[in-house]
Amino acid sequence: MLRHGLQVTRVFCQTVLHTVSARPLRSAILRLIPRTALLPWLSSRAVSVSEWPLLSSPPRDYSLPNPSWSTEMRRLYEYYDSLCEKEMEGGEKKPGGWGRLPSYNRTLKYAAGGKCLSKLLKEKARLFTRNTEEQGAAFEYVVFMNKSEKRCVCIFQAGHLLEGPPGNVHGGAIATIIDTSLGTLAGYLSGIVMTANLNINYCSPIPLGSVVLIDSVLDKVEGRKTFVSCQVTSSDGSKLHTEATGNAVAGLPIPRQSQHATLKKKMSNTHRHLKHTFHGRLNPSFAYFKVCFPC
Ligand SMILES: CCCCCCCCCC(=O)SCCNC(=O)CCNC(=O)[C@H](O)C(C)(C)COP(=O)(O)OP(=O)(O)OC[C@H]1O[C@@H](n2cnc3c(N)ncnc32)[C@H](O)[C@@H]1OP(=O)(O)O
Repeated sequence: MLRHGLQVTRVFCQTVLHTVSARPLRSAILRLIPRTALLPWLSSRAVSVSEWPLLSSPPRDYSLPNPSWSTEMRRLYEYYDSLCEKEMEGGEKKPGGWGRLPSYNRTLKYAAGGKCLSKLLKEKARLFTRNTEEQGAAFEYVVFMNKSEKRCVCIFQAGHLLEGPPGNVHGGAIATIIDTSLGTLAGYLSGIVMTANLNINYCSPIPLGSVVLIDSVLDKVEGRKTFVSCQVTSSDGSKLHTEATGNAVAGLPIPRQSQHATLKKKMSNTHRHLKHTFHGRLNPSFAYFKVCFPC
């Protein structure tokens, strides 16, 4: 009965909030409806949560330690995390230090793209590498960025769903985490990018369940192209598993004149959502989106 009531309330709220666009009226409605009735819906919508001061909470950060992390994964996390902390001693951030990047946030589901998906499906979109609910089953990783060295290190623990050859990680899964690491570095340095080219040499298999380091560096920037490369090694650095080079092209392809107005509107919506979600405090992993939208 209670569940049915909540469902009815949820559908009602969705209908009202989707149709009522005027902000003052929308805020008034939000104040009138009991907060608990909206919890299930709000929990999946960071944008609306921000309009509700008491319920405001940061989106889930998948790059923080969880019980599935092995001792080695935690050890490496703590090592790089301690480098970040040392740099922040005295309340000031010294240049040249490391910083942990929080996981990608789907606030950008409102950006251009996903044209063929219904709005409902778009809202459910998740970053490919973060799409498994079971902790430790697939990609467990965290990225630490060193901006002054133009380098990032990704600590990656490969879960049992990533099996390719028996007992080892699938080459496509390795390519995915490499693309993510290189894309994150290129995006951090050059603004929003698309991987244009990725070359991978698989040198030795990565055992399932093991922890590896993906050390990515900037090679050069030429116009819109950012050339990056990485090495995937065992956690102690003694064994080379994979090496790769990539070329990421900054900026979105320039839309044709007829598409320009629609894209511009979408982008302005995205900026509005970002502003309301984070109250203008964009974290490093979002900062690049500010710069790069072409309109
Ligand atoms: C915190 C967030 C973390 C998120 C991490 C996730 C990272 C995931 C990264 C990805 O997986 S991206 C998805 C896979 N990539 C794609 O789907 C890209 C598909 N390709 C495109 O969209 C376009 O081809 C592209 C944007 C890459 C380039 O199109 P443009 O029309 O903007 O560029 P244009 O063709 O004018 O070329 C610009 C330059 O790039 C070069 N270029 C383009 N495609 C290339 C290619 N394939 N290989 C090498 N170079 C290429 C091209 O030669 C040229 O060089 P020059 O300036 O020197 O003339």
